[in-house]
Amino acid sequence: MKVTVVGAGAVGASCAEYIAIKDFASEVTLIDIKEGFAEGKAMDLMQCASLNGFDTKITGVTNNYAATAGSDVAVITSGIPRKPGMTREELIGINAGIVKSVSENLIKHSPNVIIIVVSNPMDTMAYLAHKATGLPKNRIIGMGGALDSARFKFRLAEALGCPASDVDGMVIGGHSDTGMVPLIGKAVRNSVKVSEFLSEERMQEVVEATKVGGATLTKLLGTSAWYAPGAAVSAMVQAIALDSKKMFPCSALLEGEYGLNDISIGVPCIIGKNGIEKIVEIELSEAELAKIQESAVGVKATNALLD
Ligand SMILES: NC(=O)c1ccc[n+]([C@@H]2O[C@H](COP(=O)([O-])OP(=O)(O)OC[C@H]3O[C@@H](n4cnc5c(N)ncnc54)[C@H](O)[C@@H]3O)[C@@H](O)[C@H]2O)c1
Ligand SMILES: O=C(O)C[C@H](O)C(=O)O
Repeated sequence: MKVTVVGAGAVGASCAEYIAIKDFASEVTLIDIKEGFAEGKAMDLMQCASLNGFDTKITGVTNNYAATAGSDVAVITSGIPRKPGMTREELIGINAGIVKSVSENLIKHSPNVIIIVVSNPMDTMAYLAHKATGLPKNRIIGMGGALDSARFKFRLAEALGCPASDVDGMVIGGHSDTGMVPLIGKAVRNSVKVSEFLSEERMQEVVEATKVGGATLTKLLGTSAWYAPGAAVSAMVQAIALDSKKMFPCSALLEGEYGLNDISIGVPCIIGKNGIEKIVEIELSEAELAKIQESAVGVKATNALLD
């Protein structure tokens, strides 16, 4: 499998590193507009091959899409990250133009590619990639929910005083500080609902900490996070490569699911060799359904800025 990662910055390089370490792809091409940057990152990563024991070939190019030809999967991380105090939505002015031109360039050289959109504001950028490319809806996947769910599990494990491997939980809705919907009522520790262990107040703290997970890290780091975002993308690329039919919450183009239309927003999806193989409609409580619909209003307001 050939994977292109557009943007060799913090998240792009982290994606390439995790994909290589897991050793399921034959080739990763990093591409960036900054002269020599992707070449440098690729060389540095390739010098890890003998140390970390992978055979994936990582190459880097400066803005030459011919080198991305024949990609099975392309990950779009190009664009600016937010600074402390900003929202993801504030990035739209610069990132929309970048994501549009990158998506168009990718499909010129890789007509069968599956695109994973990471650049923020991610749900709107995934929607824009659909509009710019006209690709079938299974082939454009927004990454946000996999990361948000990992952060939810981290916060749950912290509250429960247990390892993250003991807990399961999912975050749906928009990938934004206010729009995320951590499904706390469905979260479990070894199949026992977390409400059996945590007070209502503690569960609400977990929900709130999850929703501002990206903002918390941005404040600490001075820019947004990259390790968990890279790991989340690599897990999704792996599910495509291995056709594993794993379920991730992903930003998918909806046509009536959850009562929503003409929007890309986080919902549970089965990921396999065709990208989004199925959008799963889980039963939501009235409160959960109201939250995802409210979240959709926010995403649509950001989408409207594209016009
Ligand atoms: N969806 C998520 O869960 C998630 C998680 C983390 C970061 N992000 C987003 O990912 C994006 C990248 O974040 P980062 O921390 O890697 O930023 P970064 O600044 O470290 O890297 C971005 C890279 O994109 C490159 N770039 C800019 N325009 C380009 C173009 N037209 N073609 C190719 N490359 C181009 C830049 O030169 C830079 O190297 C941001 O928008 C950030 O908000 C999303
Ligand atoms: O928080 C951000 O701006 C980056 C990303 O969306 C994240 O959740 O880490």
